[in-house]
Amino acid sequence: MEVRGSGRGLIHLHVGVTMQVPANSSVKFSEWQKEAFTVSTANCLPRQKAEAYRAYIAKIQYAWSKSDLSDTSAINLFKRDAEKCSTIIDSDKVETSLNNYAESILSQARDQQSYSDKWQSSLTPDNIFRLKKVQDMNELATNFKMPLLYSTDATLKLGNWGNRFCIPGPADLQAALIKLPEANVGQEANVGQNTNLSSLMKEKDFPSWVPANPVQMTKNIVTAPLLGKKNANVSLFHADTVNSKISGFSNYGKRKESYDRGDKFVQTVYANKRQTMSRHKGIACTSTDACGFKTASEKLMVEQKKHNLSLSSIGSGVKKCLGTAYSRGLHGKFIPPVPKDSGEEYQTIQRKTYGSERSEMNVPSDERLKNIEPKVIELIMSEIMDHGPVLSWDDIAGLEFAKNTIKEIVVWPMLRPDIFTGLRGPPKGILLFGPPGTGKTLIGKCIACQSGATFFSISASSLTSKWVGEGEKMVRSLFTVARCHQPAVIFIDEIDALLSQRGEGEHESSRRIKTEFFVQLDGATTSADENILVVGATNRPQEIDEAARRRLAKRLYIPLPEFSARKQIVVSLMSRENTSITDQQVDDIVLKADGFSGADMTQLCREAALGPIRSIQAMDISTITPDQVRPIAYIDFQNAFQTVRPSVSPRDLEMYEIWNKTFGCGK
Ligand SMILES: Nc1ncnc2c1ncn2[C@@H]1O[C@H](COP(=O)(O)OP(=O)(O)OP(=O)(O)O)[C@@H](O)[C@H]1O
Repeated sequence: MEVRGSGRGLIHLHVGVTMQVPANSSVKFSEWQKEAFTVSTANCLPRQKAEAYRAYIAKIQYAWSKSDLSDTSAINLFKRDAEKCSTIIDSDKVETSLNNYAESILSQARDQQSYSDKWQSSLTPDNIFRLKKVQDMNELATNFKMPLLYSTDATLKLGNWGNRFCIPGPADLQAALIKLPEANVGQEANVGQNTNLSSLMKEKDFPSWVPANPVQMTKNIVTAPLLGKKNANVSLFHADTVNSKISGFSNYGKRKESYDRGDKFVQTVYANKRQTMSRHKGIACTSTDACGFKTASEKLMVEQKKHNLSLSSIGSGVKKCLGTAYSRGLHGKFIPPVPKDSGEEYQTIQRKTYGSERSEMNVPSDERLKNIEPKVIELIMSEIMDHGPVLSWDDIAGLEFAKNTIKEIVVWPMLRPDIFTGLRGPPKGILLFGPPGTGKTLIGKCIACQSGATFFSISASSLTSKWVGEGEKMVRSLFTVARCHQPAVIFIDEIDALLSQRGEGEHESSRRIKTEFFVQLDGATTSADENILVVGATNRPQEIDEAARRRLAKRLYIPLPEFSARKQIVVSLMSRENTSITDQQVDDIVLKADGFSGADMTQLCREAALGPIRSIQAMDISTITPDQVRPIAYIDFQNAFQTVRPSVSPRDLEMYEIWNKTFGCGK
């Protein structure tokens, strides 16, 4: 399949989408990997560069959707160009970037060329709904009984969505891209470049774009701009209108039912695609509002947790509400994340969160979920299921042995279960052990990303303390939800809290949770159909009992980073900063940081990055411009070494080495 640029800098894909790329471009999708995309900086304005990257990203996504690109290649290409694009869009350097490229969703309504301040439309949120066509449409929607979506009425969107960059594709349809007959608001009513909706409606596309619960779409206005069209018309719909159109679509129920009960293989494949799609978005979209659909109840839960529990955070490197919020270290005393006596408070929050909202919850459609309380499912989906950004193996410095072993025994089998059968079948459980802050969580996430699996991340200590009396149920529910989202990776941090050696003092509830965990894990092990991997992580491997050791068959030591890995962390972090540090100085820093963990290295760089700020007089802080802040220098690292010290003691290291020799699977 070939895409050619026309002289005017527009290219036309066969789906009828028009997008801008540099003139005279000619790209064979099958040669993606070989192609290096460069945008000339000499005569190129920031907006032109941004447009070029946007177009390029659109092509990547398109190629991926047509399977011309592998997931990994698409992710890498996408990541590279999305980062470049967002640098241009977000940075406030006037000469090289756009600063606030699309300040709000209204900028789309005002102007296709949202980077321009000059053109101002008279459309506003107030007057748009007074337009007759919009009113007619709303009325139509209110009385809506019949399908109003026709095959030529959908437009794939390229470009900005909200104030963040989004890739186009079937998934975007759920948010904004419904175009109804005669519904154009604007002077140019003729839209000749519409995507054929019927092709999107094929069963295989259905799951990726139909929102789980369309009537809960919360955007007030949706827009369907056609990029690349000269006097492009802009269609504005009230979200409710669009929702009712979608939910009223005659085949909706049938299709949904078919999806819900349909062929397992199809479900799995498209669950993966959808996962990957959302991860693609995750790279470029920091605003979940703009990029990912969330039900009202999901939003509510997230808000509640933000305000009440103050433990939740989503994103790379930061653990989630139910994940570990701190590290205990080898000999540290166990501290529950939420004191037991605050259980009542938690129950209250739960009641507040779920009580009156229950009717709005998504009703579980999978038979297997029927016996699980909706609130537990919602909680698992929003708090334990991880929607963080894509990670590649290169994001994890060093640890070559662990990474290669994991690729071989876990990732490949998950990608090709047809080849890795019988003795080659993947283990159902692996254990990552080693000092804190060495990348165990990163590896867990990366396994999920690279194998196209759904990632569930939970801290074992939250099962035993936070879910007082409910841990057992949570374990069961977690595995059940994971079964509905296969392939799945369940990452259990601090797994020692769950699988510690049975002793006299063992609490009855802990015993029950552990038993349930074994039952579930054994179930996953004996069922050949199940593609679920449990990844346990611990800083205290010596506390894990033999029954657990047997089940977590592959036990991999994740040691402190060596020189090259520490250097990679510093170089990677400094590459995003303004710095004057030379290669030789980097080597000196890395040498001096012998014994630092990956997390310590990150902390060292953060501390050094504060050096230039500290050298500014306090009174100047309010007036100084960012470009007046001096680059991070070697002296800043020297100062940082005075406050940042290794977090792992030699005694602890010795213990890990011994345990690795005794029980580990390393060489
Ligand atoms: N190998 C690594 N490469 C890159 N960054 C790393 C590496 N190891 C640690 N880091 C940095 O340290 C942070 C913490 O890493 P991570 O949470 O994966 O450690 P962990 O081993 O799971 O720690 P803990 O045992 O305390 O849960 C990461 O977000 C990252 O910034």
